[in-house]
Amino acid sequence: MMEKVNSTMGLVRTKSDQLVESMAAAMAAMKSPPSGDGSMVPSTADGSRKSSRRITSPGVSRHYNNSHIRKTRSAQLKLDIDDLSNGAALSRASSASLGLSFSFTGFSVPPEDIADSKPFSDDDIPEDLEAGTRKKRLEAEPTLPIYLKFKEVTYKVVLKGLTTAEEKEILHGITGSVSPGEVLALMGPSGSGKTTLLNVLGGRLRQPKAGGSVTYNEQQYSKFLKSRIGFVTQDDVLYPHLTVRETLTYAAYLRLPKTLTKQQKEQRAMDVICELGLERCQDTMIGGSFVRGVSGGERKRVCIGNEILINPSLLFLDEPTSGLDSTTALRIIQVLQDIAEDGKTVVTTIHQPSSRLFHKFDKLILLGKGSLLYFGKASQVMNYFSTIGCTPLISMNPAEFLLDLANGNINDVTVPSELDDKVQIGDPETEKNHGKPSAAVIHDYLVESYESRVAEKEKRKLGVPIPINEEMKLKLTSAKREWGASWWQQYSILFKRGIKERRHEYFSWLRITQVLATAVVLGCLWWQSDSKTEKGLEDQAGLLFFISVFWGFFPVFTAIFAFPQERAMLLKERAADMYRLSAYFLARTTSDLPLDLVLPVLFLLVVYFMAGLRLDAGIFFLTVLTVFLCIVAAQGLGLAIGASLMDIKKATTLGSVTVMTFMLAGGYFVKKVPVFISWIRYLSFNYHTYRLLLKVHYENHVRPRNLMKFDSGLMEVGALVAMVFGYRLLAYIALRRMRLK
Ligand SMILES: Nc1ncnc2c1ncn2[C@@H]1O[C@H](COP(=O)(O)OP(=O)(O)OP(=O)(O)O)[C@@H](O)[C@H]1O
Repeated sequence: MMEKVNSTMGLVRTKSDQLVESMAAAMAAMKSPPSGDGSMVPSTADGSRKSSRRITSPGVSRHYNNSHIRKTRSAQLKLDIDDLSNGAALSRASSASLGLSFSFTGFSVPPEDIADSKPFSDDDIPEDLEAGTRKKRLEAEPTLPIYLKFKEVTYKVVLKGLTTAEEKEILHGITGSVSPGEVLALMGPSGSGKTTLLNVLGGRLRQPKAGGSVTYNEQQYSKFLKSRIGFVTQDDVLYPHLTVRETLTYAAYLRLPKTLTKQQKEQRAMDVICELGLERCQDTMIGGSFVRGVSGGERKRVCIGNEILINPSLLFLDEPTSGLDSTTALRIIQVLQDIAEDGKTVVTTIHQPSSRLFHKFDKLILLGKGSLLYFGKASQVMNYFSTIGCTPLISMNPAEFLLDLANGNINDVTVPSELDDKVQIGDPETEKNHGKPSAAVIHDYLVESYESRVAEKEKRKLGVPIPINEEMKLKLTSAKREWGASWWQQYSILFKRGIKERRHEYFSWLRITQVLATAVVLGCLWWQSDSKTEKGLEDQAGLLFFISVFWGFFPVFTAIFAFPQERAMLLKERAADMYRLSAYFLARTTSDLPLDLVLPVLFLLVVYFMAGLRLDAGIFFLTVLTVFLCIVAAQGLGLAIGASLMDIKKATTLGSVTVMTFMLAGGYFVKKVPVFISWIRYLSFNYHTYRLLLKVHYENHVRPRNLMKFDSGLMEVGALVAMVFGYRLLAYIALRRMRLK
């Protein structure tokens, strides 16, 4: 029988290199996973255009009548803590928009370079702009302004060895602040802690690993903030088979407030598409490793669009420009600047910005090995470093200079004489640095300089009260979540989205051919089988057992992929409180059912008539029903295994062992099972399905001598129904636990 099973199923490799080359993987391949694989793809991007646009908060913050944060880069928007302490609102009109440049010590970029910089190609200039009649695309409404302050932020991880556990501090007391209307850039060498700091500030890493204090309008993080924070992760987590417009429209349905109509939400998605210059690719699929789709830059803009859709008060971005050409990167940063101009607080990590890009930031944090080397206005960073004796000797991009310093590379950089005094002849680090101070000495000097000259002043500034009223502050303490749609709406949106994303699988000829080919092979092998003799009946019983095995294997290995593949998406969307887990779970598990129930009907139609099983409509109907029950129960097992392990390789390995055990305990191969292990058959859906199929076909018929006795069949049905719900419940609990972890 096993040979038959193997030969029928064939060995097909799935796209994932994680798949085990086992029968399990072969079965899994029968429903190949979405070729975009859940979607994490590195990006390259285009940008946006500078305009006096504003970003809307449809409904969310209408009631905030904070006119002081409206309009373009107003004085109050651009207050920083320094300004507040003077009681003076410093007008912080965008230097780029006014055609001014920052003046860095000796190496400023000429104003015309900035003013003339063309962050997008001519092709992208909309006609209305060319005609000088450009209308505002994204209607702006004020959002709740959020002042972000963080003091002495630390973050620790425990590195576990085989026998040891060592604590490592990744952030060593970072202090700073950023106000509505500002863009704060986090810079530093790779591994300096930018992403970690961004996650702590965004409320994604909290106690007990994170220490210090992070406040939002002087309040601690609350669940309410989830709907006010946009977080663009480093990896682009998108569904590869949805188009740009579908992606943003589904996000709008789920994330925008219930008070908006469907049409308003769709309009909002379109506005974001226009705002980000994605009109031309709005009907193109996102794509992924296996499907050609939009460009990396467009994909990155879709990720940003997903977040600005909700008009967040606080927008965090992790390396939004990595891997992009400088023009495209500039376009993205331009979008961020526009967003900040509308009263949002923007924090972004950035790797190596060009000088044009660097000038777009209001504030800057420079990190080195998790320590703060600079926090303050980006325009004053070069002044600061010159006051501590570090200046570039040749003309260089400020970002390049800062990263060199943070890395301890002082080629083409002057350093103070006190550092030269620390050079130890014969020290290997010094030798490596061609007789110059070692990287560690430079790092210590920079940390100490910041500590002694600036840190205390910055900490004092954090004590200055923020200019918003108590009501606004209190709003943030609300623990109430604000769902964008009711439970049923969430369910139906996710159901439709699931069908759209996996539509290519539904009409996969490969899959249909696989099932039909198996059916034809079976039909030929059991061609018009004889049900009149005992030998013939025993042969037919073999066919029924195979059917119960086939429709057990197949669904387990299709369902195993469901949650591990969507893990990144689920975590991302749940972190943004887009929907309830129960709505997602039900939508995900039911949206596959239609096809899963069509294929077995096709299969049975072929096998039934070719193999000459009893021609009786009632028996045929009951056979189909039994197979359905087996499929849904087996799917439950696959979902539970996938959700508990969330790792395709581990899940397929466990799945193959379990399914093999269930098949062996299914009552066909071995009848006299030792008592201590005989209970296992009751866990086997193959066993219950096989018994039901035998009952359906032979109850009122001559029964093969060696076959098991029949009872009412209720126990089998009850066991399968219990599996249908029990395994799903396990899967649901596992998903909930994954979230808590
Ligand atoms: N959970 C963790 N366990 C162990 N080490 C960690 C963990 N999280 C971060 N680190 C370490 O902390 C340091 C900072 O990581 P982080 O990702 O914040 O750096 P980064 O500046 O964003 O780097 P990159 O620019 O390369 O993305 C790295 O050395 C990283 O290996």
